[in-house]
Amino acid sequence: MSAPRTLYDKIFDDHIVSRQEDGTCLLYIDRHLVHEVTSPQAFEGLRMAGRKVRAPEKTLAVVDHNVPTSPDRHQGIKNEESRIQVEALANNAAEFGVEYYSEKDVRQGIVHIVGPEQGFTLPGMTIVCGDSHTSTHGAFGALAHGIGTSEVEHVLATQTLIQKKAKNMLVRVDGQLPEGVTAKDIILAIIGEIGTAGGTGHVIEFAGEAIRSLSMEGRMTICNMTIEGGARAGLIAPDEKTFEYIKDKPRAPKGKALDMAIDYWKTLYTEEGAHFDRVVVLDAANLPPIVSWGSSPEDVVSVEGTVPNPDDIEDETKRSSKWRALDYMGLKPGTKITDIAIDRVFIGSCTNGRIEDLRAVAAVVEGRKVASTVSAMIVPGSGLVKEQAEKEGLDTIFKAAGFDWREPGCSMCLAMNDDRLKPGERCASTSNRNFEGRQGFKGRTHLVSPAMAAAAAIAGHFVDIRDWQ
Ligand SMILES: CC(C)[C@H](C(=O)O)[C@@H](O)C(=O)O
Ligand code: SF4
Repeated sequence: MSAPRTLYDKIFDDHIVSRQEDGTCLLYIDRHLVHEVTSPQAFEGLRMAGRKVRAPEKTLAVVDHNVPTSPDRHQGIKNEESRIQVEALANNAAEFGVEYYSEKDVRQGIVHIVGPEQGFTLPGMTIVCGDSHTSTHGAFGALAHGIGTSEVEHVLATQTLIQKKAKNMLVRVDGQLPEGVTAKDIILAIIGEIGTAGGTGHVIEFAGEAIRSLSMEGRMTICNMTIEGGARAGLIAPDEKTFEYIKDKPRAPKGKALDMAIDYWKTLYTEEGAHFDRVVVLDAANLPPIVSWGSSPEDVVSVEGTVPNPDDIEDETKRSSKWRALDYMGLKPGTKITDIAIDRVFIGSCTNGRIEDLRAVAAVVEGRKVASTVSAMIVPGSGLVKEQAEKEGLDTIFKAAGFDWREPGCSMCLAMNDDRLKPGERCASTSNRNFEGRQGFKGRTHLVSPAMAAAAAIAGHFVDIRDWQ
C-alpha cells in the first residue's frame, strides 16, 4: 500500500508530466489567468520566437491593476501609462486568440475574483497567474501558484511549469468564530503567529471546524493571504459548499459532466495519517478582531490592544525594523488601537472585494454617516459583484452613508492607478499588504476586516466591532 497522501501531494502527483532525478518536475497547468502588469514581455517573447499560445481556451485575460475606478473611465483612460498597459493586453489577447475582459465588460474585475466567478477555477486543477495572490484559488482545492513574467511566457508557450515539490504544512483552526470575527481576522492572526516567513518552502492546507464553517468568500480571503505568510500556495479541501458555489458558474461543467466532476472532486482531501512537515493549531473561539499596526502583515494586534513597544523585542535587527515601522506609521508604543484616528477607508481588493464583504459593510453602515474627517471608498472586486450589490440595494446604503461607490479594479490596494493615499494619510483597508508606500507614497495602511473598516469609517477611528450596535 502506498503512503497516505495530503491534498497537495494528490494534486501535484496528478499533474506531473515528467520528473528529473533531482526532483524537478514539469507540471501540467490547467488554467492560466493573465493580467496587464506581468504579461507584456511574455507575449513579446512569444512574438519574437514566433510561437503561439499553446492552449488559448485554458487562458483568460483581464485588466485590473491599472484601470481607473471612476465612473467616467468608459470614456477612455486618461493616465497614459495605464492606458498603454491596458491597450497592450487587449492587443495581445486579440493577436493570440485569448479570451479577454476589458474594463467595459461586466465580467471584468480583479483576476482572482473573476476566475472563481466564471467557474474558470475548479477543484483539483493547477492554476497559475503572474500574480502573487493567485493563492486565492486554493480555496477551491486547486493548486494555485503565483509565477513570474518569464514563467508566464513558459506557460503561454507550453501549458507547463517547472516546479519542485514544496513541503506540506497544516494550519488547523478549531472551534467556532465569535460574532464579529471573520476570515480576515483568522488569516491576520495566523500570519501574526507564524510570521511572514513562517510558510516558506511549504504549501499550507487550512483545515478545522472554523475553516469548514466559512463561506467560499471567507475561504478565498484565507487563501488569498497565504502568500503573506511566505507559503508557496494555500489549499482548502473542496466540499458541498464548494460544489454548490461552482455549479451554476458560466464555465463550470454542467449536467452529467458536473456529476462526474463532483465524483472526482470528492477524492480531493488529505488522507488519514498523511505526513505534514509542520502543523500549527489555532482556536477560533479565542480570536478577536485584528488590526495591523506596522508595515508588514505580521505586525498585528487585537483591536482591544495597544501599539506594541519594539524595545520588548530581543533580536536587535527585528527591534530596529519595528521601530522604523512605528516611525513610518506615525505611532507611539502604548497607544490604544481604538484611539487611532483614520483619514481614509478602502473597502475592496481580491482579499475582501466580494459580495459577502460588501453585505458585511452594508450591515454596519446602514442608516449612518461616514465621519466628517474621513473619506471612504468602496470598490467592488468585479463588475458582477457590483451588479449584484446594486441589485440588493447596497450601493444606495453606501452612497447615503457618504461612501464613494466605484467601478471594479485593484484600486487603492496598490498605487498603480489614480486611487492612492496622500503622504501621511492613514487608512483602514481591507486589502492584504501594508508595506511602505503600498497605497501611495508615505501612506499609512492598517489591515482590517470589512466590518472593522466600515465601523472605523463611521467612527473616524478604530472601534471594536463586537461593541457595535
Ligand atoms: C502587480 C502584481 C505583480 C502584484 C503581485 O504579484 O501580487 C500585485 O498584484 C500585488 O498585489 O502586489
Ligand atoms: S487587488 Fe491588490 S493584492 Fe489583489 S491582485 Fe490587485 S493589487 Fe494584487
